[in-house]
Amino acid sequence: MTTPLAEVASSPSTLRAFLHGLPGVDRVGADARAAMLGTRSIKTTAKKQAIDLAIGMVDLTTLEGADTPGKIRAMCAKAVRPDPADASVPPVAAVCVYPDLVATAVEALAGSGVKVASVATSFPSGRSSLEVKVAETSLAVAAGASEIDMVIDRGAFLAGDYLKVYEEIVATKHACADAHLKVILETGELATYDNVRRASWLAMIAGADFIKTSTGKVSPAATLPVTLVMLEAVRDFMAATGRKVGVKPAGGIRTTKDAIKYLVLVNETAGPDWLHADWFRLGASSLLNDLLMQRQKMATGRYAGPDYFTLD
Ligand SMILES: O=C[C@H](O)COP(=O)(O)O
Repeated sequence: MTTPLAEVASSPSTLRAFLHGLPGVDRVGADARAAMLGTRSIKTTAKKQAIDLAIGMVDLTTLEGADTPGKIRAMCAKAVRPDPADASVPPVAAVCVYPDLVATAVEALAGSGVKVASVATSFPSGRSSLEVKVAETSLAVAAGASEIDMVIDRGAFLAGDYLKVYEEIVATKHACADAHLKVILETGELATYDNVRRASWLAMIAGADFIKTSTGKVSPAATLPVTLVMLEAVRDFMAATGRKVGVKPAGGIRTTKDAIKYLVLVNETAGPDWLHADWFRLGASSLLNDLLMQRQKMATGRYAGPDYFTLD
């Protein structure tokens, strides 16, 4: 790196030169490595541990126009005690809701240790002024959110206006105060793995605590190869700066099999230091029930069936 990281965002041209100076991603290689890691089998004892680890990494999410306070309260109860009949099931990491439902979630989760994350910055499109985005973030934090999931301005990114994206992340991070900031890249709109690598570095340089793949509203959402590229980015950023950033694939992750593939990918790419809810999350609306069903199958030898668990 020729320009010190602290200075790369001092002008549009230095930022552009830095991001375009990152090594290109070998697309075929990334796809092949993700596919190879996705076929790794793990032992039965490790699978039980992996299921509990995955449960503890879930950001249990509902981001629907039809969400109600009652639905949020039910989801929070499930977040704290995923299986009411089995106290050995760990709680999830966080719930993720729209900003107007943060206060409801905070009240429902009081004293539980489960965090409240809120999307902000005009999720999912990101199409509003910076003033609106900052105000929305501040209000969500004031209502008690301890994590903010912001979206980047993909239009600005794809137009090459990297400094605008950088400045929005810096301003949102400032509005977060003590809340952690997850920066959603919406990789399904970024077109290339090179762009995913650039957007990952841009977000981390601007102060992201986590980089997140997707809103769940755009297809493709989370994929193994895109997550691989992001895990390489946090690993390399750590080596370059000493600062550790987390990764959150989100959107379309529905099965235990998929969740375990992600855990293998984390272990083999960023390393076991990232295998903790402080550094890796799975954003999902309907993964938890499958994890619970597989967990029960391992304990009893049979499936309880989807009706046994409350709906995600
Ligand atoms: O951040 C999480 C996503 O919005 C959830 O997406 P999903 O409904 O496909 O699991």
